[in-house]
Amino acid sequence: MNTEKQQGLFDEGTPLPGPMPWEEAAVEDVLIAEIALNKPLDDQYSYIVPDPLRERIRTGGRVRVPFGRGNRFEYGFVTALKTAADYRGNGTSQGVPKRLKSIESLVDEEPLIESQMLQLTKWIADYYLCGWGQVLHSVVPAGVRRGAGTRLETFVALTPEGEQALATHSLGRKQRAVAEILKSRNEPVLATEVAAAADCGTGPIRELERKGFVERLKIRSEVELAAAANVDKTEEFHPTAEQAASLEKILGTIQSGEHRTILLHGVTGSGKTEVYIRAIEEVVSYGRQAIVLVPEISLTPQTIRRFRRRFDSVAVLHSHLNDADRHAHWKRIKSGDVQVVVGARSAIFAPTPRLGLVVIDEEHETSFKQDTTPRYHAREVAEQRTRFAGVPLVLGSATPTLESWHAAKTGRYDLVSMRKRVGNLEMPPVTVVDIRNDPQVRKGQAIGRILTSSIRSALEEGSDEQPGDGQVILFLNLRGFSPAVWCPACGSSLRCDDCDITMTWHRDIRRVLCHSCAREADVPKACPSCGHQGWKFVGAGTQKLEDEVRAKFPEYSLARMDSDSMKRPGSHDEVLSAFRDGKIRILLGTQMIAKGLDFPNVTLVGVIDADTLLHQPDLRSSERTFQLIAQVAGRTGRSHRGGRVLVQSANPADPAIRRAAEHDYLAFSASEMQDREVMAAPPFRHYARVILRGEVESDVKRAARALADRIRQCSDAGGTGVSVLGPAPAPISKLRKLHRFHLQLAATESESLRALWRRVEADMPRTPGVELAIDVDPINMR
Ligand SMILES: Nc1ncnc2c1ncn2[C@@H]1O[C@H](COP(=O)(O)OP(=O)(O)OP(=O)(O)O)[C@@H](O)[C@H]1O
Ligand SMILES: [Zn+2]
Repeated sequence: MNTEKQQGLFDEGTPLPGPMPWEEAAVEDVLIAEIALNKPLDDQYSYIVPDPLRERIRTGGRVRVPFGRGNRFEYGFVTALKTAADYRGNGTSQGVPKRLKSIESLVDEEPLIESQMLQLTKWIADYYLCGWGQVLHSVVPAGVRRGAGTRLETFVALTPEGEQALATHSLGRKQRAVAEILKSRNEPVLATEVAAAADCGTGPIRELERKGFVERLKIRSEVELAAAANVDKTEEFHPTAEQAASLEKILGTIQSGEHRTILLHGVTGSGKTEVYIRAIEEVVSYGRQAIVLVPEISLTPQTIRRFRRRFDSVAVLHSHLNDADRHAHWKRIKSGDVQVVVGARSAIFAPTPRLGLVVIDEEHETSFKQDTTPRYHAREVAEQRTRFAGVPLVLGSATPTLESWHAAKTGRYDLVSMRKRVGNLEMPPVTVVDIRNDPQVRKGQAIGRILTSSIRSALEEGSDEQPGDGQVILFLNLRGFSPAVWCPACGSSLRCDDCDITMTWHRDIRRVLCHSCAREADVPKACPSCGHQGWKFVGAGTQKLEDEVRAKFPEYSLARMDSDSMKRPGSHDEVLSAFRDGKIRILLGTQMIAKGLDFPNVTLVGVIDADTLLHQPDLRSSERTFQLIAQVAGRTGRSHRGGRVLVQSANPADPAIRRAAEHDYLAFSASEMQDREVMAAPPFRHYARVILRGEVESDVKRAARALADRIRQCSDAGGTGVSVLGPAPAPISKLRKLHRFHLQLAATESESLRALWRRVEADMPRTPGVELAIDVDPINMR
């Protein structure tokens, strides 16, 4: 961390002499800007606003400032504008700004960040213990920061001296023509436009500029945005009784004009989306905007079409947008021209001018937490944003996180439930199949005997009208061909040179791949540990599963969906629409196919291995197992054709698996909640995880110990009630060549963690070559 500081506003410690009377006026007149730089520091830096910028500078806009001893130029956001008077009377000093540097130039004519967003980003910086500037930097998309898709153009304007000169000086004919045009327009005009209007070259303009009669401005010009596609606006349902009840609750909150968070717990297929849409229709009718957050992978044409059908103006923010499109969307949203913003995590920062509602669909998804600084959770940010705006937040899920469930149980959230599927459809029966003694599995196959015959019958038996058009979804949470390359002589597996991770065999590229750092390598002829020749490829990933399914069901069309097969933008949509049209009969894949899909002909879902998440060293492994099985199971039985689910497991008695099979979220959450309480785990305790990493293992270890000592010291001294766990090597002890140690802070009150950390930070022990990251409310323990 950088501790370099610009000369502060006040020389702490040394009392300053009061200003001389003749200095007073000048000091009163000084305008000072507080600037947040893109650095992991909480500090604001004060700069003098030079006179020419006084009228144009705005909070929320960016400026270029000299920083540090070398006066390197840095970009920063203006977070506040103050006069010297604002610094007086705070009791700390005389408040005379002194030896401040000046802002070099303005970057934005219009502020990028509105005042409520400024407040929100400050909250994020405080809550997640990172720099305000870092947050500001990350909430504005790169395309917006760079002005992608717009051009920087030269405008000219008449200065006050120029105006005077026009009245009193004798100017050359062409110079006078230019000045007259600028005076009559009374705003900056494109230099080329003035030249054309005055019928001259740029010479006279430059001459006026040299005399100080004209100033030159660089301003970005806009690019036309393509009109939104026209969609047939139909699809109206008569809401079910449960939908109507949920809606009534949400509408009541909207009309109350107050912030509340509403947890909409609705089983898969209960029609949550329809509830969101109607609630949004209400706020749109008041001329307000809504933001809908969905997991990236749900940004399918299917979801988007549903919103486009019901609203005139929908902006979709997905990760494949280029910078120019992103910028265009940003501006359109900012202008108030967009009714609904649908997007992944970062769409929570969409600059809607009159926010009326935020919806987070599938609120349990881990992708709502960012795993780089600022490590925010979109749900918490959304809660603050809607609180500041005084509007409701709706969280929807069939399998809410224990955090949200706890909040609903204790009254912090309101709870509405939808227990039945739309159209009186039954939840599909789920059978857990014990594969420990399955003859096919024992031979190394991924699909056991019972699942094989179930797949066959699902594909063969159809309805009376159309025999044999059933479809099958097979879910396996591991990509690649074999998750381990194992030496039968010494028992070691091939590991990544840079990470503490076994390499996965990818047969398509005929190499092993590290799923953490994406490093590729050839498989050595002989085992590096013992020299034995003859590797065993152990376990099955989706590629191997694909082979097996093709071999067993050669007559049926199949598609594999995982991040390897879906690299090309659009390929995901293509496969889903082929599946919808019945051109694909078997769809197999990873999490990508686990959520949101709504296909009536899917009569069988097979979970190849329910245990992949179960034995992770993570306190949420049961919760994740439950969620995943319940979500995948939800992909079938979505029409009168019905459907069933087979879950293969070597732990068929595991409570998470059993409860998911019974579709019993209430029982699962009740028992899991008890376990969490006993373990002093979230949601009963708040955690912050500190990760240290560096190239030299002993340095990292030493730094972790020193930091832990310092934390314990501060904690004991402050009587904070924070417990400190560790340090210990992180579960992944090496990642991308860096050794990792972590320690965890736990407390009943989240605020105690922050108070403690701020004390620690004030005098942080530093070890060269060791980086540190802090993750508040971590959900990833690797
Ligand atoms: N009131 C209704 N009448 C008839 N059909 C409806 C009604 N509401 C929703 N549907 C349809 O029911 C299906 C399921 O709805 P939806 O996808 O919103 O469920 P969901 O609760 O979001 O499920 P999941 O959690 O599985 O994503 C959709 O095809 C939707 O068009
Ligand atoms: Zn690696």
